[in-house]
Amino acid sequence: MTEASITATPLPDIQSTGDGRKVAINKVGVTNVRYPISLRTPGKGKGNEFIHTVATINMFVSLPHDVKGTHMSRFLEVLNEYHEELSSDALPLVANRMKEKLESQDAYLELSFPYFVDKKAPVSGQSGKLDFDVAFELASNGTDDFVMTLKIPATSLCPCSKEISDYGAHNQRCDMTVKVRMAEGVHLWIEELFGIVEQCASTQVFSVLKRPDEKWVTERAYENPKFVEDIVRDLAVALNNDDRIVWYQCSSENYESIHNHNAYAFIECDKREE
Ligand SMILES: Nc1nc2c(ncn2[C@@H]2O[C@H](COP(=O)(O)OP(=O)(O)OP(=O)(O)O)[C@@H](O)[C@H]2O)c(=O)[nH]1
Repeated sequence: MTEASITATPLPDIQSTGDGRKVAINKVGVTNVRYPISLRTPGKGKGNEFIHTVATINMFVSLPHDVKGTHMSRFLEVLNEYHEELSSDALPLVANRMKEKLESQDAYLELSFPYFVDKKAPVSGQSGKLDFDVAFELASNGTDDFVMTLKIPATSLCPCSKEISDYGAHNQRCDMTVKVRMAEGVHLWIEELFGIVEQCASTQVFSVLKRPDEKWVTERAYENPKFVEDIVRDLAVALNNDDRIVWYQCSSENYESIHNHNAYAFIECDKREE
């Protein structure tokens, strides 16, 4: 078959045919798309520097009852248009484009990706990049509802163990997870939320630690013991004190070093209901 004859042959478009079951679909689309993305960072305060990472992405639209199928290829076309600027405040643009291109009332975007912040070791000042997981979720179905999730590693040290032991105290690496909704029109940098969250454990984790740094983090954790309950309460207080955040869920999972199970605590708060 020549190229000319391929172009000339009209292919059937099954997706655009009708459906008689009278059942609308809430979400249809693509899941588990791995794609390179770029996100704006505060950089040196100007907000015009970018970080590049790889996201796992889900994209959905709603489908009316009388349409047989959505046009799957168009999700990837939209992603390809926008992946070079997928900061949180660009997501409504992407959702609008999905609605337009896929002729839908509603669009949903879910992105999860590793993110990196520059951290200097506490004493030596050695630089390194700390990685943690971030997720963005946007539901654009009448209004735009955006939720940002950060899962941040840190160190916790058990106050009970410190109190009862003649020397030492058992400690853990913990994962603090915060999900936040922001007040309308507010942009919260990932770096800003990271800065709030990492203060709430016994001490932070770093990528490069020389011996003077190791001494500092060991002693800092010992001076600042926290149960998993202390961590989530301190997270809640910090998130309560930030007026940019109107709703949050926060949790901590502490990977016990003296048990083969974990300790966990969770708090949810909707300030809009207060
Ligand atoms: N709707 C739908 N499409 C599917 C599914 N599984 C695979 N596809 C494929 O998605 C591909 C792209 O479909 P479309 O986006 O409609 O492709 P197209 O008609 O060439 O593109 P447009 O002209 O933009 O509509 C096709 O190869 C479909 O077969 C499914 O479960 N549902």
